[in-house]
Amino acid sequence: MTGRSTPPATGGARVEVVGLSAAYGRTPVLEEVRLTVEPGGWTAVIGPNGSGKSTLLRSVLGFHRHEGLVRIDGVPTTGMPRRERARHLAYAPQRPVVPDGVTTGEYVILGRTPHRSLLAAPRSVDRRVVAEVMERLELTGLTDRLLSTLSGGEQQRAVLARALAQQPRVLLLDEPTAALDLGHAQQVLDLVDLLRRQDGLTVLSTLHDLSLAGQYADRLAMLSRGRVVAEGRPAEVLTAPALQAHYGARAQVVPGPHGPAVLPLRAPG
Ligand SMILES: Nc1ncnc2c1ncn2[C@@H]1O[C@H](COP(=O)(O)OP(=O)(O)OP(=O)(O)O)[C@@H](O)[C@H]1O
Repeated sequence: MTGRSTPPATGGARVEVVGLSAAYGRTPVLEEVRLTVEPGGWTAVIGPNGSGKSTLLRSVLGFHRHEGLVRIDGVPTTGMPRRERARHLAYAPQRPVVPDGVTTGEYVILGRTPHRSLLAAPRSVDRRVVAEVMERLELTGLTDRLLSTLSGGEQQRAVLARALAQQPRVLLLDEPTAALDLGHAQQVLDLVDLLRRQDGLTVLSTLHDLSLAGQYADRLAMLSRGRVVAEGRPAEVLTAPALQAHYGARAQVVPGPHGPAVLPLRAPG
């Protein structure tokens, strides 16, 4: 044990967002957002560009000033020490800062920071967790490569690996598939889904790809201009009228065995 005051909690945590409002300067970006993710649940926040999805995730993390409450298993995160928060929540940002001169292995092991003393060398458990996560994300062969030399999709998998190495109770993913080809997108989402089922990990993600959102998340929250305009099971939220109203999109929603997929339709004529 490494200077930890409480043993790590296991399994996913309940995340509650209550009346969350946020702004950039005087411009409101989120208004009275309310949502709950049950332990082991996966809620994908969807919505058109600029609707506030990333700001919502960053507010839940405490990276962006906001009004309202975020509770993890009933405990408000306001005033929670950063290190304790990091033992509950891990975050994979949409646009990660890629440090110069750092190898992929060194980067991923940073995910273990909340679990060990600041200056101590990584322990065998840290190395084992990192090795397992890197293996599952097909990153083992890239361990000694400089992170800055990885392709966009490889970097995105390294960012996810770092978040998973944190062994969080809640995983916050901002556009985890944005730079990934179809196969790697499915691989990453399958892994997140597996961890959710095996360990009860709670997931709150943004996802632009509505077909992936509809098939992987068990709940969707649709944001439009900073407000939740629909929330529920994917088939309830992904409807052609809602896509028309909030995205200005023509689309057909196709039911599937694991949830709906969205087929964009070109303009007639
Ligand atoms: N640092 C900032 N300063 C000022 N405005 C910002 C800043 N960051 C974001 N915004 C604005 O806040 C709004 C919400 O941005 P946010 O990135 O949360 O949206 P999003 O739904 O994640 O968008 P996208 O789908 O394009 O990634 C947008 O209008 C954006 O221009």
